[in-house]
Amino acid sequence: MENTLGLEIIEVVEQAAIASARWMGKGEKNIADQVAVEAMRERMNKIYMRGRIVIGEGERDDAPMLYIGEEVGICSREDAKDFCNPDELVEIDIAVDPCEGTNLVAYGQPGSMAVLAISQKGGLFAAPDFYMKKLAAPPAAKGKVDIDKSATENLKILSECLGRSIEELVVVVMKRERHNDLIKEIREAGARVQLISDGDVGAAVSCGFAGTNIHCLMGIGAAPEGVISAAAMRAMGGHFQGQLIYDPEVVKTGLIGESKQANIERLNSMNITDIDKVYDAHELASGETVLFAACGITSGNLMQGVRFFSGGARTQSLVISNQSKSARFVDTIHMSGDPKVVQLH
Ligand SMILES: O=C(COP(=O)(O)O)[C@@H](O)[C@H](O)[C@H](O)[C@H](O)COP(=O)(O)O
Ligand SMILES: [Mn+2]
Ligand SMILES: [Mn+2]
Repeated sequence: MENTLGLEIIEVVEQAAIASARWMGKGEKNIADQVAVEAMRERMNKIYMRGRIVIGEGERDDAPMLYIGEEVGICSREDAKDFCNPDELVEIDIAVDPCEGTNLVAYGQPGSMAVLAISQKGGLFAAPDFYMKKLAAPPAAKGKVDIDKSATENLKILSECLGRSIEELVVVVMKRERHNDLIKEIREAGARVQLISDGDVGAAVSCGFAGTNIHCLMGIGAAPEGVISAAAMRAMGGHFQGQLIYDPEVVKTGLIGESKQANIERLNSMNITDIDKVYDAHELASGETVLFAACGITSGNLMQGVRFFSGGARTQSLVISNQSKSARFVDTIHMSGDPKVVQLH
């Protein structure tokens, strides 16, 4: 999978990031999102593959592009056998977030990215548009920290695993009312908290790399983003656990319906009956091969954002593969027209 799709998926996230970055700082989050969706879809549909979107644009709204269930890639066509080879005809599942951190783009804030994950058919959990409690940590803490333990306990474990004091740990938490107690507990335990307004995929993946000064992600974000984060952590051997959250009283923001009972019924109708199950990265991204690709829109911990110059743009992307056991940072100069300058720095 990596051999056939590797370079192509980099271009998919690059094109989405470039399109969205043109709207950086314009205060237009919907446009920044929409252009990323269009660019991602257009480039995806030029790939010789047979893909199906399992996580995409909202399951509730009638999204016209990259909607859940949409078939993408040249080899999804009915007559594909005439021009696609057997490798390209293998069905694959794709989770996308063409603009992860639309607010960050709209307000020129760090940490937004175009992102996707790919696996064999059935290899990615088709997470509903619900919330997810998440715990991400570095590879050294994999299987040792536990989402069922308190933040205080997990910080002690993390401190032992990483060989640093709790005071030296930084925990990312989304700045939401629902996290007030969690933030207090983390601070009382002695760790430092980095609050983010949006973009918990970048925060989760940052935990996988030493040197980002982020050691843990705790708290509740969106479930689809949880699966994409899990794919990255599965591919690189980091710790990720997620648990669906369906109680509106707990989340205090509006992604899910106001009736807890109706939310449970909705989960059941999606064949999710063990509603309190804790999923680990291997369950959220269970396929034999898992590929994660992201391209910075605005600069963040992991990647630089898109930088435009007179003859084009420069991007930085990250591809993580469990097949080749690699985390590949790709730096690309995109030339447009007949540039007079090709900017190196
Ligand atoms: O910040 C986020 C927004 O994603 P996007 O809409 O693609 O720009 C995600 O990273 C979060 O995981 C999540 O969507 C968020 O926590 C849910 O929203 P909220 O109800 O405001 O907490
Ligand atoms: Mn997102
Ligand atoms: Mn998005």
